[in-house]
Amino acid sequence: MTRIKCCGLTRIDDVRRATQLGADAIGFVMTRKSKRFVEPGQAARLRDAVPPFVTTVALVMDDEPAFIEEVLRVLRPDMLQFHGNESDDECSSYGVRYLKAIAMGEGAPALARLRDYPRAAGLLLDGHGLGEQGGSGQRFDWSLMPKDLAQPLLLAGGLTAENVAEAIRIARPWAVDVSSGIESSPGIKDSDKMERFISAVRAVPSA
Ligand SMILES: O=C(O)c1ccccc1NCC(=O)[C@H](O)[C@H](O)COP(=O)(O)O
Repeated sequence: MTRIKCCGLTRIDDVRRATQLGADAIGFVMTRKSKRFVEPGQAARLRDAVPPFVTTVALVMDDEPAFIEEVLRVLRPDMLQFHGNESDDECSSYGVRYLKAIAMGEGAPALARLRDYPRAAGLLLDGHGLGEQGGSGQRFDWSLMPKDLAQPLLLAGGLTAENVAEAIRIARPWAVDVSSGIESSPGIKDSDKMERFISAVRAVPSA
């Protein structure tokens, strides 16, 4: 079964809908560099609508350690997700399990960076280029998804209800991560798109 992480939620009704539909993880974008940014206090209120056994993830991007500590104190997420130039040492320094996003925008050269995060609980391969932001709806060549890494891999970037089954068939990820593909505008999730996306993932037979 392919796990599903819905990212960039900003509204309580979207959190409820995504988890009712069966999302396995919910991501809150904490970095102020994003259009989907939520304040730590607001993210904590959204977190309170997440039922047990659904993972909460706080996304940061080259943010100050003091801000990340504040996020951990106020939101108490299950995991951190790093989207910038943070090293494995930095990502590991908070005592919380972490995911590292790898920008796959330039294709094969990005694969070398996958080896730089031995302590990551998982690696999120995203479609944007190095130095660009995630959540942009850009996909990458799914056939580049490595099959020989010990860590679980999350596939992200430009996934929609229409293409996610093919993406899973080609990339065979542990999980898929979606943001703009289930939105009507940045940070505003669309109930129908969420339902169609999650149904499309669930309809893919297990490998
Ligand atoms: O979502 C943002 O605005 C954002 C800003 C800065 C860094 C990362 C950001 N989002 C990360 C994600 O939500 C993932 O990259 C997402 O799974 C892929 O996004 P999309 O291509 O829109 O599905």
